[in-house]
Amino acid sequence: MPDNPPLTLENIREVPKVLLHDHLDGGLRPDTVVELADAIGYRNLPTTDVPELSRWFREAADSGSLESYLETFAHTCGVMQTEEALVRVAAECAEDLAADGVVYAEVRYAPELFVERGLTLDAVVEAVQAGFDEGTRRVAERGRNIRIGTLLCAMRQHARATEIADVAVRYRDAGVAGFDIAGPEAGFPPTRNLDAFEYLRTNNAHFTIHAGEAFGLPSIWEAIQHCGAERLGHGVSIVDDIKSDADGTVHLGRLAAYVRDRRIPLEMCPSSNVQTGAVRSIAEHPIGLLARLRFRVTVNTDNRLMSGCTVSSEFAALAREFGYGWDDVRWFTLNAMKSAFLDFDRRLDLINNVIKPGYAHLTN
Ligand SMILES: O=c1[nH]cnc2c1ncn2[C@H]1C[C@H](O)[C@@H](CO)O1
Ligand SMILES: [Zn+2]
Repeated sequence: MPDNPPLTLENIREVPKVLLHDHLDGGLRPDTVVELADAIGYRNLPTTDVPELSRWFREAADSGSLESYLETFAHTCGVMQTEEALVRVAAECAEDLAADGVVYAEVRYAPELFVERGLTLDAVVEAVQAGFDEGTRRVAERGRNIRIGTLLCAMRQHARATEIADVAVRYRDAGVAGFDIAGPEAGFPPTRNLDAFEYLRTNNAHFTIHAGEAFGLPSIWEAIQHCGAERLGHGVSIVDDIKSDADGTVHLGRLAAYVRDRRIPLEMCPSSNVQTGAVRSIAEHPIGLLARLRFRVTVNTDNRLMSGCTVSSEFAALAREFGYGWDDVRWFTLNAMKSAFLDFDRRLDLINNVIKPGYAHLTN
């Protein structure tokens, strides 16, 4: 790349990036969905035409509500019920992220969603790990490097959080980096799972919580102060605790100040938020204000299939709307690397030996 090239999608793909919030069951290749449905005998796909299916996922997810957005996952989870399917999906995920220039990713999934045909939770975790190992190996053969950790999600609407937390701790040395709570937010406050969070904290395990996406400040407050979340999935509604005067002076409420002062990472997913109706447009996304105020903001995909996005395309969209340059992309990337559920020495190694050199020739 020449010095100071424009922030086009192609150029952004070339620089090292870090992804903290990406759902395995929201990132399948559309052709893989069709092939797995055929292999497994899953008959409920809305169409088996690949381009049409690809469009269907994006349009159905473009629903304006988190609840209807989440309905699209019935089809991806429906085809992920065997070890072979899980291995394939995870391996392809590693390849797709590496092809987008991601050097470190935490990919999350809910093991309890893949047990319809008799797999145990442990078998699910082992199959996904085998897939990531295979994908990482294939990527290395092509001369690239990616490191992937997994986050195990418990679904808010089910009552299996303690079981999943136990699996996350047992597999912490075998690829599982942490834990998360996902699913519909309204009516399912994170405090329903206090015993799971206490178990994780007692075991010095890491966890993030989806909060402040479809529900307001109380869910963020509970996630941090009652549950002890280290990071926030989305966290967009933290802006409800920030007031701006007509002259541009900004006032942070106590919770917003706490989140900023403690450097609590926000895993922001702009396109997903537009689809679920959490924000009206990328241009109006609070990420602009929060980044300006130097919150610990990170840029993520959430669900690449449902949003038709990649980390690079999210950065390209943000650069278009907010005028970001390379320094900003580097800042978001360093924020993400600092916030990873990965040992400090490995984070430092990636920062000093991969990320900083990857941006060294680019200034703004
Ligand atoms: O943005 C989201 N909010 C809450 N839950 C979500 C989001 N994206 C995906 N999920 C759910 C659907 C998946 O089946 C589950 C585990 O990956 O997490
Ligand atoms: Zn999510």
